[in-house]
Amino acid sequence: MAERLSSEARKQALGGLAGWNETPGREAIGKTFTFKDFNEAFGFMTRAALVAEKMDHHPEWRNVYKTVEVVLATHDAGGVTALDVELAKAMNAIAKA
Ligand SMILES: C[C@H](O)[C@H](O)[C@H]1CNC2=NC(N)=NC(=O)C2=N1
Repeated sequence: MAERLSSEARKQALGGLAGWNETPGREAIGKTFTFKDFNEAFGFMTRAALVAEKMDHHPEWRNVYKTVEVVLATHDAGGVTALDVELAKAMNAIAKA
């Protein structure tokens, strides 16, 4: 299983993840993506869902019109792991594509 990152390691990883922040009150990272319209937002979710399923690592997320609020944590590890960092990177790449 992936190892839970320390607070220091988490901060370091966030330095390389544009737009991602610590989630207040819990060990998780989050980002709110804003798109042009609902179609773009849902397209992002569709592509990200396929990556997540392939990784067997799934986001907590909420879509309202053209925004998608994402929170990533590894529940099995009780915090943030390399899997969350990898999925966050993939989501950033998908959002830019
Ligand atoms: C059995 C299965 O592999 C686990 O439940 C996986 C599935 N997806 C998951 N996704 C996330 N975000 N955290 C997990 O701990 C997790 N565990």
